[in-house]
Amino acid sequence: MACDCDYVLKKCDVTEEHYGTCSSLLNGRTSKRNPDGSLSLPNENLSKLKGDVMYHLALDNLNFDLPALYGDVKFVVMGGTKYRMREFACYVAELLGLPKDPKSVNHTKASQRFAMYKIGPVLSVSHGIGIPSMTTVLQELIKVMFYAKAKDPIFIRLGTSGGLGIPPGSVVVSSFGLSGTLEKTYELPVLGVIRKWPSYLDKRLSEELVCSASNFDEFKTYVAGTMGADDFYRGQGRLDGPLCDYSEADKMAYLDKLASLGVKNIEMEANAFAAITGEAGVRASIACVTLVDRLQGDQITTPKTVLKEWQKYPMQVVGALIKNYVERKL
Ligand SMILES: O=P(O)(O)O[C@@H]1C[C@H](O)[C@@H](CO)O1
Ligand SMILES: O=c1cc[nH]c(=O)[nH]1
Repeated sequence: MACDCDYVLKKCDVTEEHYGTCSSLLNGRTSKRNPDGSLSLPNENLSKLKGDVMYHLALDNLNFDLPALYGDVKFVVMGGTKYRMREFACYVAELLGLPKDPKSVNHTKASQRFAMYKIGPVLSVSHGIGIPSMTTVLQELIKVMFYAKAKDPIFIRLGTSGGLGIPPGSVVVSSFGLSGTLEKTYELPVLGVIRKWPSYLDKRLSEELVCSASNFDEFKTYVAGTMGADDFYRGQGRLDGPLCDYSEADKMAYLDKLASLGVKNIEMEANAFAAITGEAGVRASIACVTLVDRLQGDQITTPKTVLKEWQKYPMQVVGALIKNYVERKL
């Protein structure tokens, strides 16, 4: 029977049952959730631990009642800075009619690494710059959701990026993450061997985010690939780092190649975020604003006040999605 997902998606009304059985919507991601929607992680070592410490969040599953603290979480939203994630927490509180001025969750202060705010069913968490920092907190958050038995948790990265051939101040919802070697994978040396995992994002969720974005006309939204670079300067083909050993023509050829592969923005986390959430069976998406058109230049010269306004665009898109889920009790 022909799949009607595209039609259903256009109506923004896909049911959980349909999602769970439709391979075109799963987009190659493995689904490892229990029938009640809680996560079922494939690492058997976890069940042998007497207690599990999520060190960077200053949490563990012996001294904290994780189901009571986090069992109601539906959205884990992550982004580079603690200021952005506090602003997002305040924004969501207002959207959902919850008490304003959310305070950072106390125990994360003990970790002194990442800021975490809880606003009803939403966790807003900072992850720092780059893949190693982001994957550290992402993996600990996945374990927190697992121990908390949170139902069908959705992870979203709310970021900034450099655009490719689109106006600065646009929002890109990522369909896949591309590595620095132009593969749709996340690469990591494990036990001395380079391993690779596919880096696709949840198709249904990206369509839902695009639906949310249609409520706003101050900015354009694109669905496209996102390159997750391991460096801000040479790793993104910039000419303005302290070190550079290629020409402007080399840079432009590289950026053109990226664009020809369907990439519209470059940041420093996408492929790892996609791969880890995919392997853990967690629905996930990435919405980033672009701060510069890299085909026009490398430096981010737009005034800070304007950049701050632009950073609100992906917050509005993700906020509208969350409000829709909360109102529909999904
Ligand atoms: O979420 P953020 O704004 O931190 O994402 C991008 C990618 C890097 O983490 C950082 C580089 O400026 O911005
Ligand atoms: O060009 C940019 C802008 C923001 N973040 C990046 O990683 N690259």
